[in-house]
Amino acid sequence: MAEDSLVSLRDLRVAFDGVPVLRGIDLDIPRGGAVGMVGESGCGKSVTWLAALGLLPGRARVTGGVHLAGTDILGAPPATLDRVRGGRIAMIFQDPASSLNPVHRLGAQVAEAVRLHRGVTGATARAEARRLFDQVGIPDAARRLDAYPHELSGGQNQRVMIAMALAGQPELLVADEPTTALDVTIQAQILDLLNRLRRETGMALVLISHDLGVVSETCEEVAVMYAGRIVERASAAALFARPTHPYTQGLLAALPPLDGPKQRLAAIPGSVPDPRLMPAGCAFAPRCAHRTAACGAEVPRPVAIAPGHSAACLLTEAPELVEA
Ligand SMILES: Nc1ncnc2c1ncn2[C@@H]1O[C@H](COP(=O)(O)OP(=O)(O)OP(=O)(O)O)[C@@H](O)[C@H]1O
Repeated sequence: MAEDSLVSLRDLRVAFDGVPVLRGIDLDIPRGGAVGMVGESGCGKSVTWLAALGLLPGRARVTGGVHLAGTDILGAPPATLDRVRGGRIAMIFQDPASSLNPVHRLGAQVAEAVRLHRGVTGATARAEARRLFDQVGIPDAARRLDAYPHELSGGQNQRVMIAMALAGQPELLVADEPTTALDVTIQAQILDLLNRLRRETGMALVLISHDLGVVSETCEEVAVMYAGRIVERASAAALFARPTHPYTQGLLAALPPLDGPKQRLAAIPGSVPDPRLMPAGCAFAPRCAHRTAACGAEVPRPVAIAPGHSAACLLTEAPELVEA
């Protein structure tokens, strides 16, 4: 485990009904750092963190290691996992409406999260809920504490979810497509908020998104996932300067230009393989313009390209052996 790691995942694997969907994830989240996880739908981004937090259904078989500050939390008793979840690590999802209780006032829901994680009740919990509403930029917080979820917009409800996540003063916030359901202006505001909260609280952030643009604006580090594996890992800057895995190159080519006329995007042909029909060798090979015969036979291992930059592609050149 890297010395400054807050969370480290080691050979994390998940199978549903005997079908592997996560096929060996190694990832370190540094304290206070921001790591983006990107890839098309079905690559295993959500399952990675649901598994790490013990949130998958019982029929999921999870193996490997999940360490929080050096302690194995996957093998921990349920009471420990409960303390970690929502406390040291919190997770927010795409659709706040489905996570908020429609029949309870928002302030009461946030105050309940405060009570659960900090053991304070009554007026103290409500005052803390009010402070959290202010911290996440909900205007007119005193009045909004008494509102119901349907009375607020999607963006405001996502702020409430973030307030609830902050109630446990987490060291890591995992945000799973937190802006996908929101329109572009609101999306940018929520990303700004997450950045500001990172600076203010020192918490680390994992941002899950299918959008490489969203991830690279918010995170210093990016892990690109494909078919249950990390295929490229780099700083956001290095990923744009030297995208190495053909899948990353494809995701970049599909990004809309920052300015200029809208043009037809170069989408990657084909689709993510069904986990039940996973091809042998490199899972991306059937969609890859550069594939060779070896790609259909051999599973590529991550190769260091530069410090902190690795890619799992048989065609990756490794000009020199450098410590990743
Ligand atoms: N509860 C479940 N039962 C069976 N299969 C599942 C379950 N949850 C996820 N999967 C499968 O695991 C694989 C990875 O799914 P996951 O949701 O992690 O992908 P993702 O990259 O997060 O995509 P999305 O952005 O659509 O959530 C997919 O093939 C999915 O169908």
